[in-house]
Amino acid sequence: MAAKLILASKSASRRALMAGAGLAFETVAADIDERATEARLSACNARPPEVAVELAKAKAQAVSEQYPDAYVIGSDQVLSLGTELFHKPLSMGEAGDHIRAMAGKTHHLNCGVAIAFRGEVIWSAISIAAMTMRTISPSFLQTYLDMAGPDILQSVGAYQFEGPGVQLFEKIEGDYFTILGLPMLTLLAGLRELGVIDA
Ligand SMILES: Nc1nc2c(ncn2[C@H]2C[C@H](O)[C@@H](COP(=O)(O)OP(=O)(O)OP(=O)(O)O)O2)c(=O)[nH]1
Repeated sequence: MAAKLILASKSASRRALMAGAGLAFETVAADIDERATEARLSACNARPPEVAVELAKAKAQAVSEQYPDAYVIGSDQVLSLGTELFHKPLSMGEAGDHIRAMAGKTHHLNCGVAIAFRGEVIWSAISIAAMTMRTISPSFLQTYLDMAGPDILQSVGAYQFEGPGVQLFEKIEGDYFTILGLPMLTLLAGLRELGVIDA
């Protein structure tokens, strides 16, 4: 019988990536205080990749404690621009501010992923994408915001790369899935390694 798989996430993007891969799973949102965990880690000078992995572990572990007989996947994406961390914008105005700050520069999407079983993290990984955004004119920024719409408020970078967001970029380094929020190639390898899915 296939092992029970749970995605500890409320993210539509992560859910779509898992479903697209043909995995049978359920979703349970992880009830953790991400900002508090992030603040504690940053106070210890944790680097963005480490923050992303620790948050992914915390999400997976929290849900695994509720569902000990399932394999639980947690993931977290930390956007770093230099030493500054960005979070999902709370308004279209803030989304515009984020894009203006990132335009003409390279930011990183640090995507952590973890698997927990019986309340313990048994596997974790990090995947990082470098996103080089082109310089954006004020008129194009407004065109983009109007075109992309409020869906971008669900995305840490205020863009959906699989949608109009691609128009913001001149170069990316890293894999597409990492950008969308779940490093599928790494995760699937982990699930096979653990015997959770067929190899
Ligand atoms: N559709 C789409 N979503 C993206 C893209 N880049 C980032 N995201 C989304 C994936 C995640 O839902 C979100 C990253 O924020 P978090 O890692 O804090 O996850 P979130 O709070 O959304 O869900 P979770 O903590 O897993 O319940 O940004 C993109 O290019 N396209």
